[in-house]
Amino acid sequence: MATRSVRGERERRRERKRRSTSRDGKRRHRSLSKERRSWNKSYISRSRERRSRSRERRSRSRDRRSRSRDRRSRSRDRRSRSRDRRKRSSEDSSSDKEGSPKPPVQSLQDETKEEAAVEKRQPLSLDELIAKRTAEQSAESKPVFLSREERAALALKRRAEQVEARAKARLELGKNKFSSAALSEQDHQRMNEEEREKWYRQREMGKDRDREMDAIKSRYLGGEKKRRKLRRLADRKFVFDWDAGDDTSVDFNPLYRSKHQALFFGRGHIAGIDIKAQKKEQSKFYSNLMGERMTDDQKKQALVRDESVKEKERKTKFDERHWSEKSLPQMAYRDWRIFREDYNIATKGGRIPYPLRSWAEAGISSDILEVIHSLHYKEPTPIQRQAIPIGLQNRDIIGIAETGSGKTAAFVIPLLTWITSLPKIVRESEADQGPYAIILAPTRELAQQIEEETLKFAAPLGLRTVAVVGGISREDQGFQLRLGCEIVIATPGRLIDVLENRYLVLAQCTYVVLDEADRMIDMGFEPDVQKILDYLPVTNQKPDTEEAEDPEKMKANMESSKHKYRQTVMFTATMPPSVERLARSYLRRPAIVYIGSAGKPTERVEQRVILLAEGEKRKKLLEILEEPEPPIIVFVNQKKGADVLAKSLEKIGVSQSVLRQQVREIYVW
Ligand SMILES: Nc1ncnc2c1ncn2[C@@H]1O[C@H](COP(=O)(O)OP(=O)(O)OP(=O)(O)O)[C@@H](O)[C@H]1O
Repeated sequence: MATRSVRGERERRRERKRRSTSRDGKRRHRSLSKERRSWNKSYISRSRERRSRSRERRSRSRDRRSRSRDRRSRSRDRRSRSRDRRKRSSEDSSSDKEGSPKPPVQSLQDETKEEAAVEKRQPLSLDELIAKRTAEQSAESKPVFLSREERAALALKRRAEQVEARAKARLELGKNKFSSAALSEQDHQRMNEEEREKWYRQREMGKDRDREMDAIKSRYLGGEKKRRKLRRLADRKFVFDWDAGDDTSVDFNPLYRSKHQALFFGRGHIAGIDIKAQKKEQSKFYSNLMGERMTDDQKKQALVRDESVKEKERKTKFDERHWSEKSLPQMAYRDWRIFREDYNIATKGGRIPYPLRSWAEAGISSDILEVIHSLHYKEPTPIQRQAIPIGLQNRDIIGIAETGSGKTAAFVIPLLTWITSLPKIVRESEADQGPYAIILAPTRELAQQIEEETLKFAAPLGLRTVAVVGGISREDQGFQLRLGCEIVIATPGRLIDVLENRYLVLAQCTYVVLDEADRMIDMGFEPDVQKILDYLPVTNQKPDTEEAEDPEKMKANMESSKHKYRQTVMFTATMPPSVERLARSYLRRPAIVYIGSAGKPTERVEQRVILLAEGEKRKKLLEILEEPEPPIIVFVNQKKGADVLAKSLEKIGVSQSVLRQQVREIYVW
């Protein structure tokens, strides 16, 4: 019964399989045409998979068979054991007669069951096996249809395998590359950007760590300091110099005793011997050689050539001789430049005439020249050299020069030249019209000094000067002015007073001098000066055009009549903006003459700079104070500082007085 049921079951399974195979076949057949193309592509891989699957199946059936074999052997064992048991029980029943022998019903039943199972698990017949094999082969040969899900799963599996393989390879590469010191070019190419960056970062970190370690070691363990290698002369392999006295040997060989002087042809020189001496030697050698080779004609030609060269040199030397060796017409532009440099004269503003080389070349009247000679003024001073020719052209001048440089003569000489050119009768008849010139000075002392200097020139020429300054009675001055004068020298305050009281008129004044203009403005005379200038007639003002710069036109105007253009001359030691402003408003196209340079300290003052610490200053000052003769002026930069210094000097017995101004403090001893 059991055998039948087993067979029935097997039949049913086979039937089911056949049916499912035929169904699959049909389905496969239907979809074959549709997916043939895609299958073709993956055909080889799938057939490979199929083959591997069949291989697996075969191995599984092999396993199954071996297991059934085992089972059979085990059942055989069991049967033999049950037989043994039965034998032993029969032996027991025969020996024990009291107990009735009971057949082992249970064991028998088991045996029959096992036999049925063995019968049931009998191997397939050869025909069946062949049929199964052919069915399997035919199934394998046909393309297998895979659903979309299956294909996706397969693709995913393949991708996962690929990724895993690549990761494994990268891991291997990473292990190798950090161990190798240098990477090959190929490796670099293979590494992607990220990896390379990571690698560099790690390498840098490694370097930093090494550096840090070195620093720590040197800090705490006293690392080795790299010493600069000094090159000592003693280290040299060969030292060539020795004392000649040390050499006691005698050269018997005449070759060494009378040594031959090596002579190199071309540019070769012997090291260690003065190159100039060598060159001299060489040129001598060559010239001798050439001289020996030259013919008589060549020698004559060479002589002529030498002579012409020497002549040229003589001519250039003559042309370039110093200006003092030249006459006026021989003076070239270059000479005038050198001349101005020699006297530290700088000029600005239009066509400025050449400076005076001597009084004789000044072009002034013989009367004035006589006066100059009588005063023993041998040479003009730099400001006179440049300002007099400009003044003689009737041009306005700004002169920047230090005190005591002879400014008075610089503006008086052109003025006297013009006044003396006017007829004496005219001068006397028009005396009530006022002076021809006014000279303004900031202080009474200065005005008197100028008067003194002017009188030196004016008195011999029969010209009258009057000083209008404070400290003298106004009436006396008025009386003198009424008598008539050509030149008035005044301080601004008193001149305004005299003008306002009608003691003086400026109807024919055409020459204005502002001496020490910077000081005048410093002392607050700017409004007074402007007021005085407003008293001057406007009719004789120069045009503010190019004409005022034109020397020819200005000179012609000066020589034409007594109603010449007004000429304004301003002298100053410095050129602050206030002076510039004044000059702009009252001067027309002035010629500017700098003697030295504006703002530069006077050459008669010696300046010394001593750099000291704050605490050493006082000690040094006391040392300095001992040297020069009093009075001494000490400038400090703060009022408070002046008081402190005054007290400390008083303590050590230095008599002093303190003068304080708004800006600076002055100590006078
Ligand atoms: N060419 C000269 N040769 C020799 N001495 C001269 C010459 N010119 C001027 N002096 C003399 O130099 C002195 C100073 O001259 P002057 O008073 O003209 O200078 P200054 O520049 O006007 O000085 P300050 O600014 O103090 O008025 C005078 O005694 C004068 O006689």
